Amino acid sequence: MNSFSTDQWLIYKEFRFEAAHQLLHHDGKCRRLHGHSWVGRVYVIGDRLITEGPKQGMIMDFADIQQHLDPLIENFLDHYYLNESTGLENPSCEAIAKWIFEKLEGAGLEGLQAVEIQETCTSGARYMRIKP
Ligand SMILES: Nc1nc2c(c(=O)[nH]1)N=C([C@H](O)[C@H](O)COP(=O)(O)OP(=O)(O)OP(=O)(O)O)CN2
Ligand SMILES: [Zn+2]
Repeated sequence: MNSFSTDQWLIYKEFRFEAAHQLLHHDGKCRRLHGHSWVGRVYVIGDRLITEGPKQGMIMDFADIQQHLDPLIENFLDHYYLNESTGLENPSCEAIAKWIFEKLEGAGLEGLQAVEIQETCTSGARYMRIKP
């Protein structure tokens, strides 16, 4: 490492939920009510490792990310109709990724970098904030 570079770690925690949605503006099958086994990932960035205690060697304990996710999964995501539970008029995976990001941001999750949502085995979206 030279004086122009700095350490950086990007960690992630994966989560899963089963839920239904429909994209009412869609011109194909996604307009119909249907469900997915959704897979998500929350990405957290950090530039220093904790040096003492039980979280030594980590930028953040994966369990701390999970703690932020648990109420969202329990109260809005798992086995819900996402059009209703999230209040999103058109819950595409782009919209759901942003919705989860904003909830985690509002709950004060430090270092939050991105939220990724996979809707099927072959499709998904990642939301992140690009600072100008
Ligand atoms: N950009 C987006 N496109 C689509 C979304 C979305 O959220 N963002 N959502 C859908 C549907 O909800 C659909 O359930 C998923 O689409 P798709 O990947 O086309 O699903 P398939 O099972 O048909 O995928 P194959 O791998 O092609 O069988 C549509 N588009
Ligand atoms: Zn879908």
